[in-house]
Amino acid sequence: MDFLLLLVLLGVVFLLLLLLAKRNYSYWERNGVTQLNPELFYGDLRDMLSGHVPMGSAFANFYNIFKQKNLPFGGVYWAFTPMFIPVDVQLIKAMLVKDFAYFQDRGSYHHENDILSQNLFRLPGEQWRNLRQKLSPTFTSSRMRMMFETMQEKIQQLDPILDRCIQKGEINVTDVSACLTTDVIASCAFGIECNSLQDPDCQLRQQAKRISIPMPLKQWVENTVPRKLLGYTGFKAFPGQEAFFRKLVLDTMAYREKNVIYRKDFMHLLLQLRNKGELTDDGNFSKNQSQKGILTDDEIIAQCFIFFTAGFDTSSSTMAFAMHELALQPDLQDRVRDEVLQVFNKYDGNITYLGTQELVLTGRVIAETLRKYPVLANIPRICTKDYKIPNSNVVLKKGTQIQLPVWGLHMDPEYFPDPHKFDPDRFSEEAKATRPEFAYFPFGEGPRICIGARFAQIEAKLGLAALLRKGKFSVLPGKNTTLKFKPSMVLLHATEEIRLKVEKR
Ligand code: HEM
Repeated sequence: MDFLLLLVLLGVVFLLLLLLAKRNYSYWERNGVTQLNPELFYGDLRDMLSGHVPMGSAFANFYNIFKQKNLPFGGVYWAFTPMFIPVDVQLIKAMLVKDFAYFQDRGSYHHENDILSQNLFRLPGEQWRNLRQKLSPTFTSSRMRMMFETMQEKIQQLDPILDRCIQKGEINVTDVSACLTTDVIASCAFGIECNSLQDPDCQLRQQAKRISIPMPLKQWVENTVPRKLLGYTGFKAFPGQEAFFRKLVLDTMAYREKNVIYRKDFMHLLLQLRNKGELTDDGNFSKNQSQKGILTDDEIIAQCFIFFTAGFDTSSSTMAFAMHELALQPDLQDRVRDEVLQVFNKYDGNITYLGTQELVLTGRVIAETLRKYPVLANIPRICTKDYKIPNSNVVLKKGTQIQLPVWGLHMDPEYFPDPHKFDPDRFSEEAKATRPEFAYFPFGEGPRICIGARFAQIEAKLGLAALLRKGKFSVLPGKNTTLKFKPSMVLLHATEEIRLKVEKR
């Protein structure tokens, strides 16, 4: 009898849960937003959550479905969580710029007990605004110019590596780019000589490999479980990283202070902000009675960490994807190389900061690479107060999660005809003028745009120039020429390392 009662009770609970789930899966319909056909547990993301497609492809696919139905937006479910997908470029512009106040946060996990989570990418609202105000001056073009030398020193170390690859006849561009960008960002953010180009086993490179950019499932947990509750459980956004980066940053700062070392990098600027509260374009970072610092040690640790994390993987994939495309188009490769040589010759065999601005075609190759392969293929946002969508009766409730489908837009034939074709001329001034704004935003847009975009573009130009100047790259016989991407990853990662044939020019 007791057993029977238990069975009935379990049945009732199961039925109630099923009814709740069914009601949950009608959230968008009830709010006047077109939705797809969600399945229990998976919502609309079975393929992504079961590890079959990359997150970017899943959201590009949603974009295509809503676009084909001529809808300005649509709603999907990430497991049980409703997620809003804007399609119309005017709406995207409103969300990123005009009505930014409603969408300024990404909804990422951050907690006061988790130092590394207190970084610029993750912080919300006022905390983000204050920090961005303090950090933005460290990324201006004059500061990039100051850091250029430091960046260039690292890029020059590519030369002997490339020579060795030429001797072998083969280059693993995935690996070489990853080592290069690790060395550049380690040098510019932490001021340390990492040399993973020479020694791929160096400590920072190994540590970098262990940094887990949140998988979709982890991202969902972070965005869904109440922040305070997660923080209470001791959850860490970047498990196993804090002790290493804390020591690295504190030791570097102490060493510089003790030995009064001036190095042209972010660390120097952050030290100035910590000690003097202002940037002064000189070697001075010592404390003064009348001055007050505006960054704490913990803030510096978290920002150095995010510059490193956001900086090496994104830039290295972009360089590797660009080299893959250039290997497939020898004529284009020759045109880019001609431009590179012209600039090298003009500046006595050395690309200067001004010289990078003359690498126009190289810049377009990078722009086209980021169109075809935007490493952050969709950008998350969260609605921070109820928002009535212009020209509709739909109100997005506070707390609604949003994914801006960057890859979907970048591959939309309306904006980029023949979207699978790699064509840098899409970024000539005339071609750009024919497209609506916000059909292309690999670095995001508006006040929350990538703070490192300028840095990344200069680095990629210098990296490509160093490779193309000496080497001629082509596809290895028998290699697949279409890139495939790892499923279950937030960032675009090719499933196979990109290896190319390389000969001396
Ligand atoms: C090709 C390279 C890169 C790509 C494609 C890229 C892309 C992005 C994107 C799409 C965002 C989100 C923007 C938004 O929400 O509107 C972002 C944010 C950010 N990126 Fe990058 N990024 C790159 C390189 C870098 C580098 C080199 C650094 C640091 C030196 C960096 C640091 C950051 C930071 C700190 C944020 C958060 C900004 C904020 O919330 O205020 N990124 N990036």
